[in-house]
Amino acid sequence: MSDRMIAVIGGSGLYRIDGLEDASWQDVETPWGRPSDQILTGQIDGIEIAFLPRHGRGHVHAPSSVPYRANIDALKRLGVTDLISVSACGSFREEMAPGHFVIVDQFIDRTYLREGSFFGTGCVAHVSLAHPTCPELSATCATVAEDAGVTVHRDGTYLAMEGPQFSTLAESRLFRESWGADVIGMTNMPEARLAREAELCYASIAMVTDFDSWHPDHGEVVIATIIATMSGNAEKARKLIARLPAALGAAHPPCPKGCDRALEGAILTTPEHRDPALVARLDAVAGRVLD
Ligand SMILES: CSC[C@H]1O[C@H](OP(=O)(O)O)[C@H](O)[C@@H]1O
Ligand SMILES: Nc1ncnc2[nH]cnc12
Repeated sequence: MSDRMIAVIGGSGLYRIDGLEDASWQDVETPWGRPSDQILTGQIDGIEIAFLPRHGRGHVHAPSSVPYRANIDALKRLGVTDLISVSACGSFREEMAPGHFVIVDQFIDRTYLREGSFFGTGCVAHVSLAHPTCPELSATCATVAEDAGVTVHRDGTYLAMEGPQFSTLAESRLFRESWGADVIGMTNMPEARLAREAELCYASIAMVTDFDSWHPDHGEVVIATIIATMSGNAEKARKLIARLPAALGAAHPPCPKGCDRALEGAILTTPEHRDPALVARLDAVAGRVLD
């Protein structure tokens, strides 16, 4: 049992959250570089909260250049136990309409320009990713969102594309009809992989802004449509975030699905063959199992 600390990574349209006591923006340095921005810390209902805008305030970082490893390391370094990713997404399903929230439980990763692991030569690890999100944390997010009046769809499959351009019509049809994706975005991978390596409980709330380009009645996706929906979605996300700490509680019991123990037995490199420089960089992410 440990004290819970909740982090929210805010995506497009969500660059701040309200209602934190003792709120302050903090610089956090990491061995993987600087995170996307300073991190806002404080408390809600007596529970520690950290908030990091994924693209930085002012939307500085493109999806391909978000410093994903620094972001996850910085949050782990602060003591975060539970990470909620909030993102804008396109929808492949008629019933998942703009303004609705989709609680993601699976990913299809089509990204190719990003560092996808903290581990590598000199310290090799293989964690399980069959169930990349934490079912407990995801279920609480879904319930709290519904209580806040949001239409919620559970168990969505999120296709992570490299971007920054939106999909072609052929891609949109392929992802929807053949691959069974429910929503599409550009940022949840490698974020979810890295959260698992850092032994964080991870939930993804994808807020629908558009129907991508497959929908015959909506035509191609354009940024103006997305922006028009984003601020309403961000307001709903802020309501959800304000209610989440009380719903989760102050104590973080061991995760029933083992998210907080993902690295146990995962490191294959024998101690005498480990690269000391890499091991040093892994202090926050994997110090628990490397000490
Ligand atoms: C604003 S449209 C495309 C942009 O929005 C999403 O960002 P995020 O996932 O951080 O909410 C999408 O992934 C793209 O980066
Ligand atoms: N249609 C879409 N494709 C990729 N990322 C998105 N973010 C919001 N809408 C999107």
